[in-house]
Amino acid sequence: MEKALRLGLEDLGLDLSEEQQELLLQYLKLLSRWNKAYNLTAIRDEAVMVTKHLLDSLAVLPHLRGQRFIDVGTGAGLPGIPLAIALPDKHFSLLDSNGKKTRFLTHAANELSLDNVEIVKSRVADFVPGERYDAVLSRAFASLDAMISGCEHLLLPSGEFLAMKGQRPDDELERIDCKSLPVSITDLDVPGLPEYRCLLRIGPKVNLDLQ
Ligand SMILES: C[S@@+](CC[C@H](N)C(=O)[O-])C[C@H]1O[C@@H](n2cnc3c(N)ncnc32)[C@H](O)[C@@H]1O
Repeated sequence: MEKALRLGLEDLGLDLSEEQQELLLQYLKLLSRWNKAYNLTAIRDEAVMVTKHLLDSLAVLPHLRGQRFIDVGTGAGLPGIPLAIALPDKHFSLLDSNGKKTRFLTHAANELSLDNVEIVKSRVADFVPGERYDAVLSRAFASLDAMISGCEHLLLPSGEFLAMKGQRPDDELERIDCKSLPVSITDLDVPGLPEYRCLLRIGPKVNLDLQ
């Protein structure tokens, strides 16, 4: 697993310290252990988790702008935990409504001493942040229009949505007002993963009155 992670990080062009790589693997160990009782992820093989959880999450890293991020519907902490380990100077709030998942996340953040992580147990619509975010991140959370309408209140005016998708969501894009919300799609290459991945960047909102 150490080697697969190291080679994958090299392929992604990410230079993480030995300590960060160790933390990523410790996170997978915790996830595997808790998964037996809590059913947190359908993937049970740790080697597969390196690709489908760690490298898949970290493929987004070069596309982050800003300091404060919220991962909505984070589940077992994906993509939030790997990104928080890789970017210790940036803040990550990890939000999920499922208590089993947030209990695991609280434990993992304590065990790994992740000072830049806040765990939020809430439905997204009910969460009122003390400070808004530069970006809302999501993987396997909701359709694009549902994510935008449900999470708008979390973003700064300059903020944006970054949605990870396993296929180009052409039908979902048709339901978005692309005039006031610029959209770009970037194909992602996840080392060792033959499946298609892309990242949708949506926003920041264009003020049409000023044009
Ligand atoms: C399919 S899982 C994806 C988990 C993780 N992002 C991943 O890619 O492995 C979706 C998660 O969103 C959470 N969720 C769904 N609707 C939500 C809502 N309205 N507010 C907060 N969490 C929600 C669920 O509890 C679940 O953990």
